[in-house]
Amino acid sequence: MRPTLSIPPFKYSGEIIAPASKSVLQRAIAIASLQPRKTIITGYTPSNDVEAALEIASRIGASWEINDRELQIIGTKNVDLETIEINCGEAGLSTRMFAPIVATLSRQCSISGEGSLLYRPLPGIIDALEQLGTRVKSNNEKLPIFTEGKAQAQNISIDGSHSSQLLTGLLIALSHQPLKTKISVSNLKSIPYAQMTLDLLQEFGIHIENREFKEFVIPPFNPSLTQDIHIHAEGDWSGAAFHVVGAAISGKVKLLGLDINSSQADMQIIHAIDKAGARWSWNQEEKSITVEKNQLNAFEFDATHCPDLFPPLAVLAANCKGTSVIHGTHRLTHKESNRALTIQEELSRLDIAVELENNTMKIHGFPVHSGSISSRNDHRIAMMGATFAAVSKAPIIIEKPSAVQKSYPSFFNDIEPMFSNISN
Ligand SMILES: O=C(O)C1=C[C@@H](OP(=O)(O)O)[C@@H](O)[C@H](O)C1
Ligand SMILES: C=C(OP(=O)(O)O)C(=O)O
Repeated sequence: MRPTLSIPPFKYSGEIIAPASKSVLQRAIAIASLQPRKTIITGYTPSNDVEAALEIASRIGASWEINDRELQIIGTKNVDLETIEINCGEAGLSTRMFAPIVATLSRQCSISGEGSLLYRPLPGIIDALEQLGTRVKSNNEKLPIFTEGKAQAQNISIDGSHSSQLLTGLLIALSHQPLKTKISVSNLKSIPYAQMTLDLLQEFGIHIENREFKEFVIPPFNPSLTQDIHIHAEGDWSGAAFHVVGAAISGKVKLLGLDINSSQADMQIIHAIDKAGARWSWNQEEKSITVEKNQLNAFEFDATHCPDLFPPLAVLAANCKGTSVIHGTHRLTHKESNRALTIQEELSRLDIAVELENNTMKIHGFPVHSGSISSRNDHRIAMMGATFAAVSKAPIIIEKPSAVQKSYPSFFNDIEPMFSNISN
């Protein structure tokens, strides 16, 4: 992809099929790799994070093949490795999820990553791995991480205030061990993501007792289950959130492939556009959601447990009458960029004022004419910039647009058919 991409003014119209959720796919790949049976995952679409998870699955010893939108994985049995090296690409989830998994499979582990992931602190991982009995070296709590000594299944306590992703990894790792264990978690954030992990483990026949997201009781693994598992990777509400907002501010769109009963945190985007006054409807027969433009007014929203919604919420807020207030900015410091600051600085290039105070972002609605946005190699910032072109008078230039490969490689292709509809 070129270093910049010019998105002409356009208006949302027609239909888009949502890509698969990378959160669902990375989890399903991790669990399937640890199961001595075949898992068939439908709805597959590629992205860099998911491909990093597949590469790690191969390192663990799982085999897999992709036919069109179907991914089949044959997992491993009794893995006992001397050493393993994994590269998590730029995926925060794969790093925090696979770290405890590989530590239970191998006496020595080397965990590395690329790009923005090298700058993201991973608080809690080292302490958790040490609690499980490994010796850990890291680059000041960042990648690369090296472990020595196989992690042993035992009860563990973690701090959940920075991220839910380590909990996801521990739930998956410990539920594939022969002993009953317990995880205690304090101050868990991104709670729906932990629920998604529990739901997926349940689909594999693993029931974890959840005591109000503070304590999780994990049964010993039952390796005698051999029946094939069928999983559907539902459409991604996180990527679709940009289209939901794009339609709410400019026109109308029908989105297919999403589940209105999803456990995905970012389905909350519907409540946000609803609060702002947009029109939307769900068609149960077709399983589609249609979102339509309306007069939009400032809204207040708490995104503490759905932090990835900040970039699309920023577009929504900038197009509402009045000042919108979004809570939960503390959750954004260690994403692919320092996202609250990135949103503030990049929106100032479009003359949109964003105030950051304590844990809150305030955005003043203001018409957008034209301008440039740098993704800073953060996929959600690239998509945020492009969505502004749905209301701009002249093109929006996206610097470093290839960031979208991380979660939604077809994002620009999906909006391109609308470019002949000039918005204003
Ligand atoms: O488990 C997941 O799939 C994710 C959890 C969230 O991270 P945190 O738990 O670190 O907030 C989210 O921001 C990330 O994009 C995906
Ligand atoms: C923060 C994100 O993902 P991860 O932490 O898995 O890299 C994201 O997709 O916005």
